[in-house]
Amino acid sequence: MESIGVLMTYPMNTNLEEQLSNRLNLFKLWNYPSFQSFSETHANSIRALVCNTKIGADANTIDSLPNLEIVSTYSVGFDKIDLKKCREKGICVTNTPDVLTDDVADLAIALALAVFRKIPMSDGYVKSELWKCSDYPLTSKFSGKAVGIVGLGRIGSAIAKRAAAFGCPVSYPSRSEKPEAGSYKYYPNIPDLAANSQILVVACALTDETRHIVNREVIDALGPKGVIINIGRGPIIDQPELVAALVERRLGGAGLDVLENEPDVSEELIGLENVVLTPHIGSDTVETCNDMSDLLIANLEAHFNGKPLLAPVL
Ligand SMILES: O=CC(=O)O
Repeated sequence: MESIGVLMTYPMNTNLEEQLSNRLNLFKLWNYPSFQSFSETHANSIRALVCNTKIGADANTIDSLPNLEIVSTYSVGFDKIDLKKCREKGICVTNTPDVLTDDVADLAIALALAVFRKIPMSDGYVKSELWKCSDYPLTSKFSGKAVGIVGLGRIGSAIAKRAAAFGCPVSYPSRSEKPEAGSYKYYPNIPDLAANSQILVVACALTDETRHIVNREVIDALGPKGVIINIGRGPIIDQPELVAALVERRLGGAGLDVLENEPDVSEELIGLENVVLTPHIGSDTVETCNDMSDLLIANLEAHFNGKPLLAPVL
């Protein structure tokens, strides 16, 4: 396999880089001034593309690599890959599901706790020695709050399990009741779900159908005491509407691991004390990143050895 050219689009994990360069002929896109200058000299050598949530595989990239056979994303989400183009050209696509589910679900609960119990603000309170002047104001209880989950897939279900352990009744939106959802309650649409939830967790994939599904109607249905948690993708929420609702106190708070146009953050979000932000770190633990690297490598090895893919998207 040493002669097979693989292009990595972004410096996502040094362990993965090492594993790739031990097995394949690794090219790192960030060592070239532009994709165009890379492809002018090396396009024909590339048979595999390793990408992530920051730099994926758009139609131009795919078209510029005439011998491309497989695109492997170091993520569960594949919204940065032009699947239609891959399908047209018979290019395989793999992702890294399951191994990251626990971490992302943990972070969703951590964000909810951080917002309700004001953990980042109270940390700042102690560290800036304000505790000596007065006690910290009361916060809000998380246990027992009604949690609505948009996207009851692998990650959504892991969040539901954790929320249930905190005594939170769990609901989800769906056209019909899902037998596998057990005691969780279903609502026929997201505004109804939001109207009956105190916390709305966004855990679905970003697609043309889910872009901006959390809109003003949904935010207003959740209301001034409601909190939105987003560990899915930024553009699932209409961010200007979210920011306006938070500023005008039509929404109680938000815990956001992902943003529309990340890593840009609007000044207004930064200034809000009822908002907790993390930099898209849902799966970023050493343990999980090693597992994601191993799964990605196993997918490439399977492909180049003519075996079935472990995590096929296409
Ligand atoms: O956002 C992270 C992922 O899709 O794995």
